[in-house]
Amino acid sequence: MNNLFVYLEIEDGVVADVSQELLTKGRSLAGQLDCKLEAIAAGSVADLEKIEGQVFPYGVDVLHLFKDDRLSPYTTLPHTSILTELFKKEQPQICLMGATIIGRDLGPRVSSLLGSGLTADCTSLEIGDHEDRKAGKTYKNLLYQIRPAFGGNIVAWIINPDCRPQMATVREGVMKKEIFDPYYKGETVEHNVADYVKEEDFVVSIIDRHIEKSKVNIKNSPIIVSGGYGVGSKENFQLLYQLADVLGAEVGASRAAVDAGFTEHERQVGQTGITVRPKVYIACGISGQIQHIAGMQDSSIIISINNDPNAPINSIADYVITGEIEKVIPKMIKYYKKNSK
Ligand SMILES: Cc1cc2nc3c(=O)[nH]c(=O)nc-3n(C[C@H](O)[C@H](O)[C@H](O)COP(=O)(O)OP(=O)(O)OC[C@H]3O[C@@H](n4cnc5c(N)ncnc54)[C@H](O)[C@@H]3O)c2cc1C
Repeated sequence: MNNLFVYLEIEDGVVADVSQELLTKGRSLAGQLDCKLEAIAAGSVADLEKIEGQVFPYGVDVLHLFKDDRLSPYTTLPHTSILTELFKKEQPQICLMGATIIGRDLGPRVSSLLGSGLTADCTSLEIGDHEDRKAGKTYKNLLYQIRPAFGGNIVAWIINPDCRPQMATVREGVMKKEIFDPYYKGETVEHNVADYVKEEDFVVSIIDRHIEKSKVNIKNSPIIVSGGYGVGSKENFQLLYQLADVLGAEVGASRAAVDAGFTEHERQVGQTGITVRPKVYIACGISGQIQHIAGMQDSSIIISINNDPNAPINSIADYVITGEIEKVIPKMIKYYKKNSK
């Protein structure tokens, strides 16, 4: 009872990266709370066939299975009923899900039906106490739901002392995924879907799906050459593509560069873009506002190229090159071309 639950997103039998990341975080939080980590998998029989092998190594103690071919692909009503009915029985203290199209649809519905709170797009989750001086009460072991607020000007620590479950969504890539124990084996509980879902919940059926896969893969690239507003133009951005080409890197961007039309949105790094952790992140003409830093601060090595020696990004950079993009980047391309021969 009062355990920590993670809702799993499953596509073609594979647990989504964001769910694996949340299992990793959930395992560590459950350890701190001395409670069980439980996971919910709802989908077709085929989708859930190999689910246990993917989930238990993350240290899942209980896996709740809901098998029905009508549960894949995801539709709102049946998945909402499964979570709300299960939570009424199990009374979890915490529920985590991805801040994805599915999580953003499912989370608010479940929290509204259960009368609990939900914090969207958390960038960090911790366990801690809260002293309510007015009420003269101390709440123990709450979930600190941490996220930027007021346009990123502050980092808010949000708590939900009274209602359960404490619900939070987290975007893909924000947390690290890490196997807990490859041989870990929890318990599987297979539920009768009809006990949770009404026939009318299946009113929507998916007739056809068209999934467009992005050709840009900055999330998994070990080196990212990222351009900001300081790059100056779409034409200058070509310099970054050339540098990326010689380094075997991907090109990223700040939101200001995307808004200015220098490159496409799928390359945006940051709070409202992608979170990356490459081995090397080369920030070209990027000032380093909190919303950008939020998406790249865990890079192993950060190199900043900026004409302002006091640009905020320089304070988190391992190496700083002070100069104009138009002069520095061509020199780097020339150097790496010469040395890669
Ligand atoms: C809710 C919200 C969400 C946001 N989400 C994101 C997000 O996900 N990602 C993101 O990036 N931003 C995000 N932003 C925007 C963010 O606040 C900044 O506006 C943005 O990151 C600034 O981008 P920039 O550093 O490229 O531009 P600027 O801040 O304009 O910085 C340009 C830099 O280039 C340097 N420069 C200028 N010319 C040259 C040159 N010739 N050579 C070298 N250097 C030069 C300047 O010194 C400066 O440091 C968000 C904002 C809000 C309110």
